[in-house]
Amino acid sequence: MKKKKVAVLGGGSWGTALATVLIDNGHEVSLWSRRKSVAEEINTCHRNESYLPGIDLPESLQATDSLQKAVKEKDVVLFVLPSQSVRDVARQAAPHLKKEVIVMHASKGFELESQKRISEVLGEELPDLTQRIAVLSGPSHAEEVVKKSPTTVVVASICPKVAEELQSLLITSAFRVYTHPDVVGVEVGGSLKNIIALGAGLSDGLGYGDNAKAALITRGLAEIARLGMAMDAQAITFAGLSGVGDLVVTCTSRHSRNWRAGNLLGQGYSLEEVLEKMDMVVEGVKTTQAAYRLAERLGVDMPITKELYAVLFEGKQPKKAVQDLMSRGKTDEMEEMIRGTR
Ligand SMILES: NC(=O)C1=CN([C@@H]2O[C@H](COP(=O)(O)OP(=O)(O)OC[C@H]3O[C@@H](n4cnc5c(N)ncnc54)[C@H](OP(=O)(O)O)[C@@H]3O)[C@@H](O)[C@H]2O)C=CC1
Ligand SMILES: O=C(CO)COP(=O)(O)O
Repeated sequence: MKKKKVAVLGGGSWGTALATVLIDNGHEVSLWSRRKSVAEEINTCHRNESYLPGIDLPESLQATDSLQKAVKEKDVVLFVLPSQSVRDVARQAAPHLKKEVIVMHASKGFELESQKRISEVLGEELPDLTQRIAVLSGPSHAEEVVKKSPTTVVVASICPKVAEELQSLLITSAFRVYTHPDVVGVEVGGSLKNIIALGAGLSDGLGYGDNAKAALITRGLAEIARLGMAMDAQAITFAGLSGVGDLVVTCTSRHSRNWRAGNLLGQGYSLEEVLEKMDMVVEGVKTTQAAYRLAERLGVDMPITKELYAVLFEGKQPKKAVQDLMSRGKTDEMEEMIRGTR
């Protein structure tokens, strides 16, 4: 593929890891970090010790703390930021973007206030580019991607050509990219799996076993799909990389910040103490709030999300939450399918 000029907005673990994938493909990359010290460390020491400690970065990776400079004349701009910051950064970047730029995001969450998906947020801030927006998601811990450990992801866009262009831009022999037509399903799966990963960490922290975790993963997937379908996602998407794939990796990997946060909660730390200890974003906390509100608005049953919400924000004891989940009314596992409802 013709080499492109790409901006990666977000100098955290995932932005830095995706920048290394682009460099491997020979693209010219400008990585934007709002912190000058991080940009300087990348340019001079070829390290990002705050987010990927001990990892040598390619010398050709250039970083800047100037958003305008980062996006200027770029063919592709990747937003790799915590969900709550995307709108603000998109608004600041908008006047400096090339007219025919392709925009992709890799955030896994919803905007809390509006409960909007991140591609919707980008569409509102960049209204001339709605046909040129995509999302990347799937089971992909940054710590493994920078080590070139085999990884598979999906890129979804309403415009197939945009997804194909991004696939070609990012695909390497260690980073396999599939295209996907279901933007809603990919965004919903990638966001809601973080709620279940918090639950899986909490279950492990309480000392429950593998049976409990398998139950959370499987019943978690059921409620993710229920909300997703109420938002017009395709059911089959949740059986793919951005659904069950990401759910499994996040619920079982010690790299996961959401699993680690849940684990600390299970050990008895308060939410405030946990967030104080985590030096990276834990998207699942705000996503639990957003999904709780969405489920109420759309009339969707999400028992695990509801109990986690009570633990995080209403002071409910985690063991009581598990007890209440286990003693719900009797039901059929395939109830929705049997009744033919969502
Ligand atoms: N890490 C991973 O393995 C993966 C992460 N993701 C998703 O990617 C997104 C980014 O996560 P990740 O890189 O891991 O997060 P990190 O916590 O590692 O880094 C967050 C980055 O965003 C910056 N940032 C935070 N708030 C703002 C803001 N208001 N304006 C500008 N920059 C800001 C931080 O800057 P500063 O240092 O100054 O605070 C930092 O550079 C999340 O939605 C996550 O779920 C998806 C797949 C894999
Ligand atoms: O989304 C991820 C892996 O696919 C990263 O998950 P965490 O944010 O929990 O680390």
